[in-house]
Amino acid sequence: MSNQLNSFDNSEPSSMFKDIQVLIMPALIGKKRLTLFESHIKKLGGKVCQIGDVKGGLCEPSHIIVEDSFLLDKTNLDKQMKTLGREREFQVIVGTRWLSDCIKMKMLLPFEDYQFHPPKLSKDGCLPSKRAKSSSESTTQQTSNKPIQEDKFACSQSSSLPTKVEGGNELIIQELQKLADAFRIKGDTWRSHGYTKAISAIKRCGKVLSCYEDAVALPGVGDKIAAKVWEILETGSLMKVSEVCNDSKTISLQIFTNIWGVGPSTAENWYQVGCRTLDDVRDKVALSKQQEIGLKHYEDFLQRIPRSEVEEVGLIVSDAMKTIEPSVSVIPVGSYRRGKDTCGDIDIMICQPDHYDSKAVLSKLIISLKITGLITDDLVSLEKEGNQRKYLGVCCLPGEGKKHRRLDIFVVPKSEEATALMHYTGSALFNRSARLLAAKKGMSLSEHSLHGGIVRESFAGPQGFE
Ligand SMILES: Nc1ccn([C@H]2C[C@H](O)[C@@H](COP(=O)(O)OP(=O)(O)OP(=O)(O)O)O2)c(=O)n1
Ligand SMILES: [Mn+2]
Repeated sequence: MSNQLNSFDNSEPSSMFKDIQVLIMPALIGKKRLTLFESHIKKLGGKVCQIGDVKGGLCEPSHIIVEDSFLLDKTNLDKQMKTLGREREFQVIVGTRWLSDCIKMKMLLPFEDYQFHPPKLSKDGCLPSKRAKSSSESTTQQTSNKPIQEDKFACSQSSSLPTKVEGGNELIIQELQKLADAFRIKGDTWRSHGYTKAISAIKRCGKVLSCYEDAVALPGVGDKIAAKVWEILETGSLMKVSEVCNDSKTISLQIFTNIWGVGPSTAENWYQVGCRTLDDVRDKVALSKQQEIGLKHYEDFLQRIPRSEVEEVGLIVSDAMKTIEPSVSVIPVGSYRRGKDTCGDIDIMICQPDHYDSKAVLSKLIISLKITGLITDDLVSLEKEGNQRKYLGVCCLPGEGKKHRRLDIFVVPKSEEATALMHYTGSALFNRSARLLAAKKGMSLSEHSLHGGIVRESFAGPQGFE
């Protein structure tokens, strides 16, 4: 039997455990981990035996799984087996790592490397502290060799700050992000927000998560999300992702919400009237002007924008501004100013003396950029919608094969420059934290100003200050 089980069978991952009956010894494994292991085994065609059934002879496991640490200590391992209350007649006792690796690599692995092995002492006589990292686990750090560009924007260099502080947690973040996105497009903002909060806590925690306990210790990461982190660590993926993201309805909603100007409720309505694809949308529904533009540039808007392109657009806007009003500054903000290598859109802040008419400056700029051909479409109409400080549109650099990009321009009076710069640089999450911090200190922060002396009712007391 053991030979048969020792063979590789990666032809059909969904049934790779089909000849396997597994008993998991619960000691040190924990309830959540146990449940997750069991559901993975079943999903891959295996059978899970319960201790009671094994003791009563109703079930004959082919594999007994013990927590890895039992493999280092023969006495403890034997004690574990004795709890089964009968002579050992099982062929294979393996550590949890075997199960995790099989699930992760989607193949039935030989188990010799995962069986009892007395610990090897290192030269100094100590026990090895942790399982050595496999080559696939080691993270490769890439160093960027961007040439230094001078005379451009203050932040034209991609930041040397650790933008990849999450290093090592990427897979966790990527899987949780899939859930956050799926819940958002389904209109379940509450769940989506929960995952987003957990992701930001993981990004900020400054350590590589290696177990359930690491995750649950983070603020914003509860029991359920910590169990998911654990599942990702153990199996390399999350079963819930395929459940939540891969059904045909979610796929349609995803396609629709990728159209600029379409939110979860419009997407749901379109789905309800029978739309499934972009062609259905073109044929069956009346689109707003914004949605038409969104649909026209559907593919382009999904592409990330290299920061060099943001810079080029920034220079064109800056040149145009110089001819209109040289005292007005042009600053590319958003993810570009945070040093990201690629951006979702192009955000530009223009800052002018307080007494200038913001609408006049903005419309002159937009007209000029339309004449030069940079701006191709408006997503707001400055005349009709009347927001005099914010322009949303589409731009495209001259040249063969250039993509259409989303362009936002914000006009800010000089007196608000500091707080506006902070706000439009973001991130959105940073802004929320900063506002919260201000509130805790009895202040109020917005894109327009920072005020002290805010006495909230709940904080009010004799110490309230003005
Ligand atoms: N809900 C939001 C959205 C935006 N912003 C602020 C912070 C952002 O950094 C800035 C620009 O918004 P974007 O949506 O363009 O976000 P980013 O530029 O940060 O990221 P992306 O690369 O996706 O455009 O506006 C915010 O405070 N709250
Ligand atoms: Mn942006």
